[in-house]
Amino acid sequence: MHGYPKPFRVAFLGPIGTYSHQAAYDRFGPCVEYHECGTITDVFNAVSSKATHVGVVPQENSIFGSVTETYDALRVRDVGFIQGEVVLEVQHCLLVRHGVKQQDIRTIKSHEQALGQCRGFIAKNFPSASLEKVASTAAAAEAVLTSSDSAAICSKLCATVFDGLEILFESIQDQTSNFTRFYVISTTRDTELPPPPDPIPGKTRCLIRLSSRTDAFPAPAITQLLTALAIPVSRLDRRPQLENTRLFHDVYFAELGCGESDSDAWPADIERGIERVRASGGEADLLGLW
Ligand SMILES: O=C(O)C(=O)Cc1ccccc1
Repeated sequence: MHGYPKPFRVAFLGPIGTYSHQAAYDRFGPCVEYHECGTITDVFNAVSSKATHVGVVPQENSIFGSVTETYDALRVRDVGFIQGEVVLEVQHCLLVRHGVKQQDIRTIKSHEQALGQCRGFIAKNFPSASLEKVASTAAAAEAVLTSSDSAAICSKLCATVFDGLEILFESIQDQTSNFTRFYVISTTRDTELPPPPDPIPGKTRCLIRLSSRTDAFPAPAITQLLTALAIPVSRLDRRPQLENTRLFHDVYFAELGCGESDSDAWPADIERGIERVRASGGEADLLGLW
């Protein structure tokens, strides 16, 4: 842990009251120092600049899908190393300043993920409200403290964190069952983490970033890169490549998993798969193993 300030520091998308904060607390508990960030990108920056040992970022939601800002950050070289995941149940509420009534509401504020997870509720109950994306659900709760015509979609906890808010509706997401998965990222693969509350022996998941090499001609298709990898992929995401020398040249994120009994051989299997992708005209980088 050389080069890091003590004690163990954890960056999360703030302010206190976000789902990211709840996920970080579930994983790291009361004995670490928490560092609030204004955006998901700031969480990545806190980790890569070594201001914190780790960061907790939302990665996917069971209703609304991938968290674009997280995958955009993962496009960048040396962005950090995923060392774990946290799954959190998410039940959204609609909160207003004390005394604000349903008929007063003109604007609904939240993180774009939360607005997306509650589309049905908004269309049914507030068909003409404007939707305002803000950096986080708790930032939305804080913002409506001073508004007489807006509401925030956020967790019930925000009614306790921010004095002066009341809950108008509970469990407003489009499916009763709603879960968000978070990645725990550290600066390097070697950063030592406190043990999780329910440790499992070995590592059974990994994330690999894949793209065709810009000088490879003809450029191998993603299907060719996955064939070369030759390890089953459980999840695949795609974002435009930043150094875009070819039109619509994308970068892919492949998540792979193995059974607990195969976890000893797993890191070496992955390394061999990555070498095969490189030999077939692709770029491949291991972004996490947990
Ligand atoms: O804004 C938050 O509270 C976050 O942590 C991002 C998010 C938003 C909605 C569902 C899950 C995570």
